[in-house]
Amino acid sequence: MAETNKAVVEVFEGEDLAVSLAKYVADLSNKFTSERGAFTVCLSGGSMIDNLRKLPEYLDSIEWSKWQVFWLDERVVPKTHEDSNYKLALDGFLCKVPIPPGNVYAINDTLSAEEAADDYERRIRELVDKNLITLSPSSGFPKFDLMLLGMGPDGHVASLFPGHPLVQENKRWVTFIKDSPKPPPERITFTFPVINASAYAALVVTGKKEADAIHSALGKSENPVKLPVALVSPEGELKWFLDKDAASKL
Ligand SMILES: O=C1O[C@H](COP(=O)(O)O)[C@@H](O)[C@H](O)[C@H]1O
Repeated sequence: MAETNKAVVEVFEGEDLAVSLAKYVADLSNKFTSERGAFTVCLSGGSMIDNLRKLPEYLDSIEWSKWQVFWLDERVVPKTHEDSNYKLALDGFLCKVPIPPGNVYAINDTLSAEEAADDYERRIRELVDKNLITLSPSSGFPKFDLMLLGMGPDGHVASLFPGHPLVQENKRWVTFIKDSPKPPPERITFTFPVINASAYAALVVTGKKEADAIHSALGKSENPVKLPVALVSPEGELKWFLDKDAASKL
């Protein structure tokens, strides 16, 4: 296990990554549900959901009714569409655990990308007013308990892509993209100030195709390029869960 500034980097073999990630999430769930009676968790799409496969083994020890589930990013497609991050999470994780449906905040899939981003931000503001989500005292952005982030081979996180102006967005909580380099083109996404206001963030990265971006973010590069993944810097703790392939160039 290695430590950077505020970050812990751990490299796993085989099933150990999924086992360790499940324990990490379960421990944080117990901490937040006992401390404040709620646990606000933000999911990514992609390989993250498969990496959560061991979490349902905590069926009886997690207070699932206290979970409040959000998405770091979502594709602007119907909830039943193969590209929907909601559908991926529902089929791969949410259908296996008893989180009340009213605590699962999917985007409104009847709206345009602009409208869906506005609507998601408005709903989060309502939950701030109800004290279900707190605000970061230092930045004023919503402070979720846990962000579960994946990373694409190009170093994108959520729907914040390298070189795209959205990476710099510093006013909105939720914004939209209509020219995503990875299909589908229309998405909504949390902005970096929201990601970085979080109390805990896990960056879960697996696979050989991700090794260059991981090297760029965590290795000793002579010409460091700041990929979006390298901008993840939560107020709280950041933990990297890497498999051997993703870490192979470190
Ligand atoms: O498009 C997306 O990609 C990233 C990374 O996905 P992965 O399959 O390479 O793990 C994901 O984190 C994001 O939520 C998703 O919309």
